[in-house]
Parts: sequence; C-alpha cells; structure tokens
Amino acid sequence: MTAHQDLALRKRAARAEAALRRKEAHAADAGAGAGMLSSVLAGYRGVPLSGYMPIRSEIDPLPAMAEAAAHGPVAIPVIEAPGAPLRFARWEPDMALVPGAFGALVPEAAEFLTPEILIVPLLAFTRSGHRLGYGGGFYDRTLEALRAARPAYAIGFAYGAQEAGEIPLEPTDAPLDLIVTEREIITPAR
Ligand SMILES: Nc1nc2c(c(=O)[nH]1)N(C=O)[C@@H](CNc1ccc(C(=O)N[C@@H](CCC(=O)O)C(=O)O)cc1)CN2
Ligand SMILES: Nc1ncnc2c1ncn2[C@@H]1O[C@H](COP(=O)(O)OP(=O)(O)OP(=O)(O)O)[C@@H](O)[C@H]1O
Repeated sequence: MTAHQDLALRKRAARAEAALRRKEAHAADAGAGAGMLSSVLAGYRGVPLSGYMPIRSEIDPLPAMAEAAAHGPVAIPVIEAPGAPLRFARWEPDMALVPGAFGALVPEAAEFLTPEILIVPLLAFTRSGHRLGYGGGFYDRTLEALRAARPAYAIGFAYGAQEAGEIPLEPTDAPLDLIVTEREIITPAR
C-alpha cells in the first residue's frame, strides 16, 4: 500500500467514527447548542460572517447567525464546482432557500460577499485546531484562497463529542483559529 492510500483509508475510518459520535451527540441535544457561539460572535459585531445551513447531524448555528444578521452581513456557503473554493451568498433569517449541491440549502437569488469570519462545520476536530470535513476539501481550498488575500478567522463549530485525539493530516489541511462547542471555547495552542 502506498502512503497516499494509507492516508485515504485512515481518513475514511476517522470520518466514519466521527460521524457516529456526532449522530449520538445530535440525538441527545435539545437543540440549544449555539449559546457559546453567540457569545463569541458578540465580540465581532458588523464583521462579515459566514455560517452554514446545517445538514444531517451538524450542530445548529442558526440562532447565532440570526443574532449576527441583526448587526452585520451574514452569508452561507455555495458550491460552484468540485475542486473550486466555496462562494458565500448573503443570508437573512426567513429568506427563500433552495437545495444546493450535496443537499445544503442556498439562497434562491445569490448576492455574494467575502466573509472575514467563517463558522466552519466539521466531522472531527482536535484541540490543536485540526479539522476533518466530508472530504471535498472545500473549506481547505476556501480558507487558503481567502487567507492569500487577508486574514480569515476560522471558527470550528461542533459538539464536544466530536473532539478527536488526533486526525490524519494532509499538507493542504487549513487550521482552525478557534473551536466552539455547546459547552466550551477552545483556543488551539500552536
Ligand atoms: N451544512 C454544510 N454546508 C456545507 C458544507 C458542510 O460541510 N456543511 N460544505 C463543506 O464542505 C459544503 C458542502 N460539502 C459537502 C461535501 C461532501 C458531502 C458529502 O455528502 N460527501 C459524501 C462523501 C463524498 C465522497 O467522499 O465521495 C459523504 O459524506 O457521504 C456533503 C457536503 C458547502 N456547504
Ligand atoms: N488548498 C487546496 N488545494 C488543492 N487541493 C486541496 C486543497 N485543500 C484540499 N485539497 C484536496 O482536497 C481533497 C480533500 O481534502 P480533505 O480530505 O482535507 O477534505 P475535508 O477538509 O475533509 O473536506 P471539506 O473541507 O470539504 O469539509 C484532498 O485530496 C486534498 O488534497
């Protein structure tokens, strides 16, 4: 087996395990997981922000996004093509949405903006700020492109149960600046 195949297998196993743990946490949660996220975002009122429309068992950031939308621009990710960075379309609570690529909802009529703070969904995280996503590399590519122009602050948002001891790493994996769970705010030590 090549090193590349070995890495792909380890990532696949880590994804399957993390998906199970996230599902359990989601089933046990009453849906009030965004309180910590709201308090973090209160320190950045008016800064362009991206959130996400939760799919499957992702922790729900919508209450925090709705609060932020009262003070500044909020956007949600739109997939334009496989292998391309995400783009971000302005979001308002209660706006008309349609299913986008891979099932997440996107605005019916997109008005694009560039976020400076990104709430990033994930399958697993580590305390050092590593992230495992669904394997499309979308957030890795997006953070790399945004950070080439100016700082972009990536906040991983997850259930505490999604913490992993370690995650198989690739050179293209973009680090998280902060991790927020339903009970904790974690600043990665680097
Ligand atoms: N809520 C939400 N919106 C989001 C993301 C996200 O992670 N969460 N994305 C973040 O990127 C983008 C969507 N990316 C996605 C990429 C892959 C799959 C997916 O279902 N993948 C398959 C496996 C694909 C494969 O490896 O062949 C799977 O997980 O079963 C879903 C979403 C943009 N919007
Ligand atoms: N900046 C980049 N430029 C080119 N290719 C990249 C970049 N970032 C990631 N990739 C490629 O995308 C593929 C998937 O990456 P990875 O497994 O890290 O996705 P992920 O972080 O789990 O998914 P996502 O970010 O979509 O949630 C890998 O083959 C990786 O090499």
